[in-house]
This record gives sequence, C-alpha cells and structure tokens, in this order.
Amino acid sequence: MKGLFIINPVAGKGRGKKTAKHIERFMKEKAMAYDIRFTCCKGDGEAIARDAIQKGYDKIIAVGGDGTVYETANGMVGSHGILGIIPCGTGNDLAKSLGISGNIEKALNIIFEGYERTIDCGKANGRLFLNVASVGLDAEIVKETEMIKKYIKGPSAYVMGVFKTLLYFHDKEVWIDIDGVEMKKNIMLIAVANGRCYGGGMKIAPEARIDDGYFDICIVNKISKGKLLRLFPTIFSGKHLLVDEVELLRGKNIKIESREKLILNMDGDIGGETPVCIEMLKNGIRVMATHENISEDVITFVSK
Ligand SMILES: Nc1ncnc2c1ncn2[C@@H]1O[C@H](COP(=O)(O)OP(=O)(O)OP(=O)(O)O)[C@@H](O)[C@H]1O
Repeated sequence: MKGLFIINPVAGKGRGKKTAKHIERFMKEKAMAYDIRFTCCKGDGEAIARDAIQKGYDKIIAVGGDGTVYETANGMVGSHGILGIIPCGTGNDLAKSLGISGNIEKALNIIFEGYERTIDCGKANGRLFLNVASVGLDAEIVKETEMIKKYIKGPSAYVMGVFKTLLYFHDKEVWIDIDGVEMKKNIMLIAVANGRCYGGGMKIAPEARIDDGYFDICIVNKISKGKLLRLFPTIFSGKHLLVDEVELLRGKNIKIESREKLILNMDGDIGGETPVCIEMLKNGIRVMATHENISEDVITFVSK
C-alpha cells in the first residue's frame, strides 16, 4: 500500500499549505510512509492523481476543499485506488456528508485507521462528481465568481459573483427527463445531489444519502427575485423545501435539455453545458471514511 497526499496550498485561504506540516508530523509519529505533492494551478490535482495511479499509489488523499477532491477523484477514474480527504477548504461540503471532521488530527486518524467505504458518484459530460451537479442560478454564480477571481481574491469574489448574477438572471426553460419521466419546466435551478449540502453548508437536499444509489433532485421553479432572495438563506437549514416553488424528486438517470445553453456546475467547477445526461454510478468510488454513524453493510476493513 502506497499513499500520496495531494495538497492544494491555496485551499481555505492558505490553510492547505499550513496543513502540510501537520501531515508530515502525524505521519512521522505513526511511522507511516507517505509522499506529498502540492498542486500548482487549477487542474493540477487531476494530473497528479492520474500520474500517481500510474506510479502505483493506491491511497490518494486530497488535501483541500471540494474542488481539490473533485479533481483528485477525476484523476483516479478507472483505477482501484482509494480516495482520502483531509478537509481544509472553505466549504468542505462533501466531507460533511461523509462525516469527516474539519479537525485535521481527526481527519488524519481516519487515514491512519484505514476504514474504507464505497460511495456513489455521478457522471456527466465524461467527468465524475461526488457531491452536487447543477444548472441554473448557482452554476451561473460559479462562472461569474471564476471570472471575478481573476481580479479579486477572497470571499468577496463569491459575494460579488452572487450579486452580479442575481442582477441579470431570469428563469430558464428546460426539459428534464428523470428515469424516463419527461417534464417541461421554467426553473431557477436544478441541483442533482449525491451529497446533502453544497456552497459552504447550504442543505440543498437534506435527506440525500451518499450511498443509496439515488440522486435527490432539488428543483427551484420560476420565482420572483424578491422571493428568491428570501429563499436563499432558508437553504442553510433545508427549510427551502417548504416553499411552494421548490420540488424534491429522486432518480438515477437525469437528462436536462434547454434551448439556451446552460452551464453545468460539478462540485463547484464548470463541467460543460446543456444538453447533459447525468448518470448515477452506484458504489462508484472507494473512500476512506469514519466507521462511526454509518451502517455496517458499507464498511470493509482495509489493511494498512
Ligand atoms: N496552486 C494553486 N494555485 C491556484 N489555484 C489552485 C492551485 N491548486 C489548486 N487550485 C485550484 O483551487 C481551487 C479551489 O480549491 P478548493 O475547492 O479545494 O478549495 P476552496 O475553494 O478553499 O474550498 P471549497 O471548494 O470546499 O469551498 C480549485 O479549483 C483548484 O483547481
């Protein structure tokens, strides 16, 4: 068994870089042989993970936020490697669904203890996502924020992205097919959720389970901007589901088509545009996770 930590030094406003020392100390104490590599730019996590698999590493630990996990997982496609996560980004929404603590020591202990579980993932436009794929308002916010980040760093880029998008955004006409059932809708957003939350703790699909073989699909139908603004904070508690214009459906294979090209957000990254087919990959990836609070049937012990 050979492990590699892929550290995004800029994740969590530099928390990733600081975590490296912590990892080195922990691994030394436990006498575990692991290598470390730092990402240099966007997309590097995927390239490093792919290279690591070719070099025979079978435990690949993404150290960063959801973006780093997304890239690392995509670099591991087609391998039997196990994904580990040390959350040190700003949001870490996938880690929350997996019960992986934001406390670095506790997260490192999960790697050390070596419990493994398989979780589902989604596939769209030839790429994997582990947490949430979406079209509509939030995908537009991801795009705007990426543009603004070229000029402004930090959380203010996201805030500006939200406000700029809200100014011009209007409902989108889409055709959705969920497991063969077709619907035409005017939507503000469609979030296809494997995990429960995204965007730094927004519980878009509070009942979603990462290992049940289904996506929870949250659709926010056409709504006035005033009502949308009032809806936004309720997503943090999951109470948005009580609003009339919000629907929650479940399914495995989702097709979204639209006349206007809509951007696809995949775990906070732009993953192409509509038309898109989103496919459930049951037990699609092996991850190192806590053995607490998960049912015994999904746990297998992996020797260290
Ligand atoms: N050295 C680097 N310099 C600049 N960007 C990088 C570097 N390494 C990786 N990235 C990019 O940084 C982006 C953000 O990373 P990540 O999502 O892990 O952290 P975060 O944004 O702090 O956390 P979260 O997504 O959980 O809120 C990713 O899109 C990744 O491609």
